[in-house]
Amino acid sequence: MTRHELVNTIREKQSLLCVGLDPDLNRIPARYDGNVLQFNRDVIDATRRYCVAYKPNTAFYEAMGLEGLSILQQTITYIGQDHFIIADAKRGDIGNTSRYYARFAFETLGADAITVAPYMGTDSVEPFLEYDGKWSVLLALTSNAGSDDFQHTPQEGGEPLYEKVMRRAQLWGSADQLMFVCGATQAERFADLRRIAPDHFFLVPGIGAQGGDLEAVCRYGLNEEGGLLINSSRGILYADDPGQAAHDLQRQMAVYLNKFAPGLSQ
Ligand SMILES: O=c1ccn([C@@H]2O[C@H](COP(=O)(O)O)[C@@H](O)[C@H]2O)c(=O)[nH]1
Repeated sequence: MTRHELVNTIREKQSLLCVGLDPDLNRIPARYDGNVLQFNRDVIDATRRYCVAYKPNTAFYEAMGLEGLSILQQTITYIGQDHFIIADAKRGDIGNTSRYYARFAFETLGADAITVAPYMGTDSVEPFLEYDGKWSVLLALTSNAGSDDFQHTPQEGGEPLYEKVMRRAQLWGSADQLMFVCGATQAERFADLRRIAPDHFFLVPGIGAQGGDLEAVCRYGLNEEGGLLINSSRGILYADDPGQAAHDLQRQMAVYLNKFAPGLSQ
């Protein structure tokens, strides 16, 4: 999906919502009797009108072995072309290996985007960027507590490491192929993040179960094209009514779009 199509979808649906498909066998309702594919299909059916993206985290499927990979592939096929699909795999290795990670995400799975850990540098990210019309979502400032361990470390000139990553990466690829992961739990930094990368989309995990601040993320993170894909996984998947949970989030997002990015309102 191109940036133009993504922005149009955001405008039409008045939504920035990305539904995280992280199926946990210990939490899937008993009535599914462990049928993860059916669970995913029901969640997708219930949420597709409210969201613009889906983000299966590959860890949950890899842990199920060969069957899990098949479920992942069938889930992506079931979602179809109308939603932006992010394979959350956090890959990145020497170039020769990254090429195969890219092939898996973009050719085997048919995802629009893959999350990439940028810390091995330029040559580890380049193979992902060689795919026309596909996206690399680089970890910048993550939502977890451990993000304090390295990501804020001052570099020469005083800029934190996450800022260096975001600035350097903008030399590697355009805002039509690169996004950044910026955690919703870091909402107080969003004005700064937006200043560092005014045009790029941010994938924002951390609302719902991790307690991130949706309003602050929208207030400081929205740009003229939206520029945010805001993920909720457990908060939707394991709600009594996933469709209702997705709809509630979409309605809040529509209010914030109207307030903070009025150019995108219908
Ligand atoms: O900084 C990051 C990067 C990725 N994630 C992933 O997003 C979802 C969040 O799940 P919730 O259940 O909504 O908390 C999950 O797949 C994480 O691995 C993140 O949380 N933070």
